[in-house]
Amino acid sequence: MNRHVIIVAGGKGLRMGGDIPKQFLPVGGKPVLMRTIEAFYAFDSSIHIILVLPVSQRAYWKDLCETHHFALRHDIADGGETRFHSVKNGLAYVRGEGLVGVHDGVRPFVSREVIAGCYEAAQTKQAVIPVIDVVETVRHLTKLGSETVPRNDYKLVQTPQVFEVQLLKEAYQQEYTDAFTDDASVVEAMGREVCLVQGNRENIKLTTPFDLKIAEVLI
Ligand SMILES: Nc1ccn([C@@H]2O[C@H](COP(=O)(O)OP(=O)(O)OP(=O)(O)O)[C@@H](O)[C@H]2O)c(=O)n1
Ligand SMILES: C[C@](O)(CO)[C@H](O)COP(=O)(O)O
Repeated sequence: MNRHVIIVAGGKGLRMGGDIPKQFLPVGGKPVLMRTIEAFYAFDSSIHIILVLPVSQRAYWKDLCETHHFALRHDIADGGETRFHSVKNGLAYVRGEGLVGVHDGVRPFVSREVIAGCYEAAQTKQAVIPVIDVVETVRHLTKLGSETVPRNDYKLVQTPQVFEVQLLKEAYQQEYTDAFTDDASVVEAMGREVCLVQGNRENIKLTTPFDLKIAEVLI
């Protein structure tokens, strides 16, 4: 079965701040994005990798690849206005049948087991996402104040989110709404069920400067 992965790195990184876009920041001396791509290559060296980047960052990425002698083959698609639009641009590079994963470029610590588990489950379930338990108490904000909710009713969602190709393409034909915070929410909006598999706790999304400190410890 053909395997594809769309690695989205088309965002602005506003919560991270700084001059260098977060996907290019070094972790253990190597740009985050290279580590993320290597994780998928280590899982399957024949996987079709599609990297989504803002057009304005293409030249910078090319320079980085030369500097770091990074030669893993990948297509490059243009970043869009939101993550939804970036994924949609990446999907245009996916042809034929098979499985397509969507992964945040800023999640370099996804484990090989989690990648394999998602692609394997998607062979029968068509739509699979990795999740982890909530380890803190959760409160719901109400009009009057706030209330504790049963945390076992909730999960934290990670990527890669893996789908049967035609299913994801059909889902991404829908009109964008801001409720689409990940790919599962887009597929669910068509009335399709999503299967949950175990994620890995280290698979953090590098979002704020604090996450970079954690990344340097995890590497
Ligand atoms: N228009 C966008 C927005 C986000 N992403 C990607 O989606 C992933 C998760 O998004 P997030 O962590 O929110 O990244 P940013 O949007 O860059 O961050 P911020 O919201 O702080 O600006 C990132 O790899 C990001 O590059 C994307 O490809 N295209
Ligand atoms: C896709 C995602 O990483 C799953 O947790 C998350 O929804 C992305 O959210 P962001 O606000 O675009 O970072």
